[in-house]
Amino acid sequence: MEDFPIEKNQELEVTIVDLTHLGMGIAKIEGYPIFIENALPQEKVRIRVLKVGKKFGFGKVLTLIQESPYRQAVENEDLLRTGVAPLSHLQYKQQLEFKQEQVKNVIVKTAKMPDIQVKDTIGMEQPFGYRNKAQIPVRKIDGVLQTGFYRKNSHELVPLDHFYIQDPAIDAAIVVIREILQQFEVKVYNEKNNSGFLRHIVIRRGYQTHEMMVVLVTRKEHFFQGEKIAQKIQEKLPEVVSIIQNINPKQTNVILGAEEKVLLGRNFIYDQLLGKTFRISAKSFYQVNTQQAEVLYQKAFDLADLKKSDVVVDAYSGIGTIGLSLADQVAHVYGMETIKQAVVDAQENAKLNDINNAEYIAGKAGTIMPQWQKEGIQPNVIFVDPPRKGLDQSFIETTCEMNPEKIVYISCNPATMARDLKVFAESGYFTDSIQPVDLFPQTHHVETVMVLQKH
Ligand SMILES: C[S@@+](CC[C@H](N)C(=O)[O-])C[C@H]1O[C@@H](n2cnc3c(N)ncnc32)[C@H](O)[C@@H]1O
Repeated sequence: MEDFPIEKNQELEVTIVDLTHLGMGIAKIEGYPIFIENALPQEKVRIRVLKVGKKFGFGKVLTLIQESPYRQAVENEDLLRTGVAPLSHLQYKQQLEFKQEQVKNVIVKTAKMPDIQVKDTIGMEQPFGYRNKAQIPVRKIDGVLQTGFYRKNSHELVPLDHFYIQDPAIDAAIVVIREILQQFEVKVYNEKNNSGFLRHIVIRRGYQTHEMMVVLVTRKEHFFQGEKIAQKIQEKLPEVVSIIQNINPKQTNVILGAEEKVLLGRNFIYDQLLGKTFRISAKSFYQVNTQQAEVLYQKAFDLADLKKSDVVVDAYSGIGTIGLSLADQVAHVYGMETIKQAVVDAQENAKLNDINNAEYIAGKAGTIMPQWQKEGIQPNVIFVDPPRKGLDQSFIETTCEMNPEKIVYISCNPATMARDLKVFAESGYFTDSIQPVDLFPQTHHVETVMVLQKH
C-alpha cells in the first residue's frame, strides 16, 4: 500500500496556499496537495478528507476558522457547488488578478516565453447577469419537473431559480416555461435508462434586441401538444420570437441533437453587436457575454490596425461577428466554419448589413486554409478564434506558409493558446504582449487576445 500523509474521513486544520485553475483552494500536507471547494488563499479551515488520490486529494470545509480579506458573501452556495459561479465567493478585483496569473502561468510553464507581458485583465463594471444564453437540464425530483444545474462532476440536478450570472429575464423565463411544462404534464427525461422525453431547455436572449429563442430538447420526435405548449409560452413571454424543438435521441452529454423543428415563429433571433445586426440560429456559436465580446473584438481590431487594402481571413468564424464587423475597413474577408447553420447565418448576416466583400464557407480550418492557399488567396491579416481545443496544427503550418503580416489570436483556453504559441514561434511568429479579457465573471474562464508578427 502506498503511504499518504492523510486518510479518508480524517479531520484536519489547514491553511489555503493557492487556487487551482478551476478555483478550488489548495492546502498542502507534507507537500501532498488537497483541493478544497469554497476555500480561498490565506484562509484557515477545518476540513474532512473526502478522497485520497495518487497525486492529490479532495477535502470539504467543515468550519471556516480564519476568513480571507478578499472573501465576499455568496447569494447561494449552490452556485459554487454546481460550478455555475465557482469564483463568486472571491471579490471581483481578485478574480481579475487570478485570471491574469493563470495566463502568466501557462506562458511561463507551457509556452516557456517568460518575456511576454501579460496585461491586467479587462473586467466588467457589473460582473453579473451577463449571460445571454442558458442551457438548463430538466429532471424529475420527488415526482416534480425541476430545473437547475448539475452538482459539479455529477449528473445530480440541484434545483436553482436564480443563476446570478444569467440575464435575469432568462432566469424568469425558465420559471415560467417550467410551470407551463408542469401544467401540460410533459414527461421528463431519465438519463439512467435513456427514457422519458424532455431533456433540456435552452434559451437565448438578444442583449440589444431582447428577442428570445426557446429550444426544447427532447429525446423523441413526437411532441404531444408541442404546438399548444409553444403558444402558451409565447403568450406568457411576449419577447419570444422563436420556439424550436431539438431532437436528441442519444445517451450523451452533448445537449443538442442533429434534427430540429420550428414549433413557433422563426428559427433564429436577431441581436446587434458593434453596430451591426446578426441573426443567430440555435446551433450557431454566439459569445454569451455580448458587452465584453464587443470589448474583446475591439481590442482585436486595434491590434490588427487594419488598412483599406487588407485581405482578411476570419477563421473559426461562427456567424461572422468578427469578419463582418470589420469588413467595411478592408478590401476583402474570407471566413470558414464547420457548423453549416452558422455559415448560413454568416452569409445572411453579410446581406443584412449590405456587406459585399465578405464570403463564408463551411469546412474545417485545417482543410479550407490549404485550399485557399492553392487558389492563390494571399491574406495579410488572419484572425483566429478557435474552440477550447485550440488550433489544428496543420492550420498553423499553412497559416505561417501564407506569410501574413499579422495573426490576431483570440483564445478561450490559455492552455491550448500557450501550446499553439510554441508552434507559431517555430515559423518565426511571436507576440510581445497578451491581453486577458473577462467574458465570464464569477467563473474560472478567461479569454485572451494578442497579435503575432514576424520578428
Ligand atoms: C470560439 S467560437 C468563435 C466563433 C466566432 N468567431 C465568434 O466570435 O462568434 C469557435 C467556432 O469555431 C467553430 N469550429 C470548431 N472547430 C472548427 C474547425 N476545425 N474549423 C473551423 N471552425 C471550427 C465552432 O463551430 C465555433 O463556431
